[in-house]
Amino acid sequence: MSKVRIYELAKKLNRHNKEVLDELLKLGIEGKTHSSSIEADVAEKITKALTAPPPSATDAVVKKPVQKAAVKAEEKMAEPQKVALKQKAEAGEAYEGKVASEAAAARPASPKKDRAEGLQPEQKEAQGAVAETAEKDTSAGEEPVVHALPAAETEEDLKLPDKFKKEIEAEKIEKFKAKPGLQRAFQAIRKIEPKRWDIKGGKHKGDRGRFGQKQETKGQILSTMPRKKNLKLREGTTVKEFSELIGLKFSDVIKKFMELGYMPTINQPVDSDAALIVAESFGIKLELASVEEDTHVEEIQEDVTKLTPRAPVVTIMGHVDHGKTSLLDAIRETKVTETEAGGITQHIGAYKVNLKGKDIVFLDTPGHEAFTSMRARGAKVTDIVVLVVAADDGVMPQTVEAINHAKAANVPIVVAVNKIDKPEANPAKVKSELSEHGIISEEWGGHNIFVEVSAKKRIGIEHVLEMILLQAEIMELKANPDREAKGTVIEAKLDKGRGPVATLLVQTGTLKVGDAILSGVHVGKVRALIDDSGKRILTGGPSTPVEVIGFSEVPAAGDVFTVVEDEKRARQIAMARFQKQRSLEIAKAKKLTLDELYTKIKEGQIKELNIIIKGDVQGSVEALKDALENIHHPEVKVKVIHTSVGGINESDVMLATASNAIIIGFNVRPETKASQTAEKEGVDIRLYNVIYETIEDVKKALEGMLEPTLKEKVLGRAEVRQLFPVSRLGTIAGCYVVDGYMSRACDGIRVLRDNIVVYEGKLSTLKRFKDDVKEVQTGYECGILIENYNDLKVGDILENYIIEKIAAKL
Ligand SMILES: Nc1nc2c(ncn2[C@@H]2O[C@H](COP(=O)(O)OP(=O)(O)OP(=O)(O)O)[C@@H](O)[C@H]2O)c(=O)[nH]1
Repeated sequence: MSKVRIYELAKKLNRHNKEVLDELLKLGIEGKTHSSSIEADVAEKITKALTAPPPSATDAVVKKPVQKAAVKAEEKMAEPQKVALKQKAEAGEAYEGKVASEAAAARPASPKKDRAEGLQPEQKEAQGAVAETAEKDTSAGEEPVVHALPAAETEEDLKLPDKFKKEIEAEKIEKFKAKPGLQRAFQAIRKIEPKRWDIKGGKHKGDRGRFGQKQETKGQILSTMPRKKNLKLREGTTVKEFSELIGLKFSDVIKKFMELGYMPTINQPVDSDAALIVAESFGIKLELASVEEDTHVEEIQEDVTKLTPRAPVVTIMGHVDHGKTSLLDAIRETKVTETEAGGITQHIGAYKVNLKGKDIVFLDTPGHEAFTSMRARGAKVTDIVVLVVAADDGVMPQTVEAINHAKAANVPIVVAVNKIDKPEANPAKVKSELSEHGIISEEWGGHNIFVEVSAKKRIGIEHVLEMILLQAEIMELKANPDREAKGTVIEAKLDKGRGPVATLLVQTGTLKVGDAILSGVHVGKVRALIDDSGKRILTGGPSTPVEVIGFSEVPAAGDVFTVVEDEKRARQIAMARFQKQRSLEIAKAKKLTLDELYTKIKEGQIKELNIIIKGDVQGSVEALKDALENIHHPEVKVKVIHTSVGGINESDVMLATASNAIIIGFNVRPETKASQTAEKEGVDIRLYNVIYETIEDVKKALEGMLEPTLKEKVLGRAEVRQLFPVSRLGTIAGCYVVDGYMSRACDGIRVLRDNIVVYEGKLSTLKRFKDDVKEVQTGYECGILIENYNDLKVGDILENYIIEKIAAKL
């Protein structure tokens, strides 16, 4: 006996799948879906149940299948009915009683007749006939559905029943609705004066029609031929342009959007996902234009004949308290206030000073963190680094960090030996200490200019400026002022009165009031330009820091800005970038990892393996550095760009991001914030406690032999707040879980003091009050006992972890 699919039966009975499924449940048949098959006898029972007359039966409830079945069962009917039905069939097309499509074709003409002829009194009999017909159909081995389906149904519809289509549609709609980020972006973009956006392919009015749709009034739906080329939707297309693109009336399109719960205005950029759904619902195939096409800002070929000298841009770096801010202030006071009328200096993130007709730009945020975080965003702003070293203190850890950060960026260093007014000042010692780090004064045959200053006593300030200009002269810094401006966002904020305000450093070209501007995903039109002395200006040439009013939203510091032909194009690119950014966030652009090193070498992407080493003691750091730099590879140079003693901090991670480096931690751990940043930026941090293993891993990675089989996963960290020595057990640490959770089932626990590993072992006991527990979450206190270790101190961090097995890649 052949089977019947539920959705087919439902269709035959002109009922919803759910109604059939409900009937099945009543029969005690569970676990079926609309696509399941049922036996013909069950189908028969359901047909009976679903075609039973409702209590208040009127002609209106006579269902089509009943009518059809009644037609088939004509011989069983009373004579007058037979006649009536025959007439009905003849009114349609030749009736043979078997071909379902014909029966269905006849159907549209029949309902009124059926009703008029009072089928109702005979319904019971007709039902009997239905049952019999169904049985006949199935016993003859014919697919009952073929008989039941209306002629209009196509093969495709059979493959994908409405229910499925609806589900797919619903899924898409849900996905679209769950996009608050995008909606926000629209709102932001809507704030800017909406204009009609020009789009490629937007002028297809008239040649884009809906398949099979009848012609409408002029210029609307025209084509009924299948389209050969797919339509391309560019980011930033407005709803109006979209309706033109797909050749439909704006009102029809907007109605569809509203069904999605999305209410765009006529000139609002359309959301691409929503547009795809809407186009599809009209049977139109739409493609998104490639992101590359959309996000690209045409690079202007620099005309070398137009290049003119430009002012150098300087960042001041150095160890804490060595006098960075004092030096910046001293320079500003002596060189800015005296030249500006009124003497009010604006703090806009950068300022310009002038010495004997030549300008120098100073970035107002000293320190290598700001420098490297800008660089990590892809900005190359600084031309020269002034390294401040206090003559009474000498080279300190952050001095070394600053040197390494400047070196990694290939930026020349001018050394300002500060605090020479102090009696204990020892500039010679500074010189020799710096030489150990490759910063050698010209007098000693090196390339670095040294200047002795006192920021406090204003000694040597002009000399520093002269030396910066000298360094700049060697570098021959040039730019073309005669082109559209391009540069970097130095600072940006939301000002209560003025809206988004950004300090931009123009690096090439000239920025003018009225220019359409684009930075990242933010657009604007320059409404006002203000210089570092608070004066309104109309233009800003190369190496000029300017405050710009006119951005629609606050751009991000470190992002590049570009002037584009008009706001329309700016918005278009911004929109496309927004989409790209989203997909990148999903794919997460990874930095270099040891695991992928070999593949990247083979692809020719890597010529240098940059490494940052952090260790617990100087000795092991040095030993590792030497050993790693002694690894020779035919295609790759191993370069240690920074080493220091101590835990891995955020600055290390930023340096790794900016220099595409990996970080090696030897007996040290990353700070929580550093771990988070590394995770976000995709920086590979490798932690070791055996030098040999570290070197082996790097060697194996270079040879493509590294097989990552085990990976440690930190579960959480707890801070030791109190110690309870218990005579028989040892020292129980009263802890507070600060991050993640502590687990009894961890594979190991380590004791960290200032991010340096002082002990690594096994967790013996985990308690909440008096009870042994399996886990303790963040924000709770607990008692921890470490196996064979009692030398804990208040303030120590206990880190518990598990070792995860990872399938070998090679
Ligand atoms: N005697 C003397 N003291 C100075 C000199 N320059 C700075 N100082 C003092 O050194 C201290 C630190 O100076 P800052 O300019 O704040 O140092 P900094 O490098 O900017 O410090 P951070 O911003 O904390 O990294 C202050 O008390 C200054 O007064 C100098 O040339 N001579």
